[in-house]
Amino acid sequence: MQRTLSTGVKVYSRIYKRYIMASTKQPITLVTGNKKKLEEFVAILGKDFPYEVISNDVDLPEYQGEPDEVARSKCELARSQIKGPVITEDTCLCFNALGGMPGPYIKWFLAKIGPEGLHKMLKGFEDKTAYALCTLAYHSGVEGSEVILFRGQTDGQIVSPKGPRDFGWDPCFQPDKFTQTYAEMPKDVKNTISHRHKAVTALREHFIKLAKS
Ligand SMILES: O=P(O)(O)OP(=O)(O)OP(=O)(O)OC[C@H]1O[C@@H](n2cnc3c(O)ncnc32)[C@H](O)[C@@H]1O
Ligand SMILES: [Mg+2]
Repeated sequence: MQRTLSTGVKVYSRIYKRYIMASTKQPITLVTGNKKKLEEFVAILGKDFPYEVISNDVDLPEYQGEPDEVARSKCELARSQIKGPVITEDTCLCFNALGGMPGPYIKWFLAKIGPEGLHKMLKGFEDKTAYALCTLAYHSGVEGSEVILFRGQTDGQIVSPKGPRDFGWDPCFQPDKFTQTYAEMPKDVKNTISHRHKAVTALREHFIKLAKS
């Protein structure tokens, strides 16, 4: 009897806690100006995420610095604009032969020289390896709380561009163990091996644990 009661109370309190959280918690705003990132984020996150996520396409400045610093600054700024819980995303493409460059500056390199130019940049180097790094940054919106980072990295190499041109440097990045570039592979394959998949999975696990605690 005692046992049934305590289990019942525990279950009840868990349901009650979830109800309280569900009824008072604010949605988390994913702030990005990039529709393709948003599409992938939503597809990877899935429908069973325990918190409501909405998106806002505020165009945030492109910061300079190491990937973690860039991710933190971007998230702090998003929080100050949204005034609530936010997630931001920063993506780097890092060439090993160049000590990790272009890294967080990939957006400008891509805009100026395109995927062909990125491939040509490594012409004089034997080492064509590179990694794609996604850093998701979360801030609860509460003054004084810290930004939490979730990272995902996929290793690969820079190849002559192949495949559709609808998302950034996808045509010139070929992940290890694949003969297709990100651009050539079906979306659902990219979304199970990508840098973004790994970062979103880390974020998902954090929030699922939080909702259960
Ligand atoms: O508003 P935000 O989220 O900052 O969106 P953004 O497009 O400015 O994105 P970043 O600052 O992170 O810059 C990353 C660059 O890499 C590109 N990119 C991001 N994720 C990619 C992916 O999975 N595949 C190919 N290109 C990607 C993106 O289009 C940018 O040119
Ligand atoms: Mg940006």
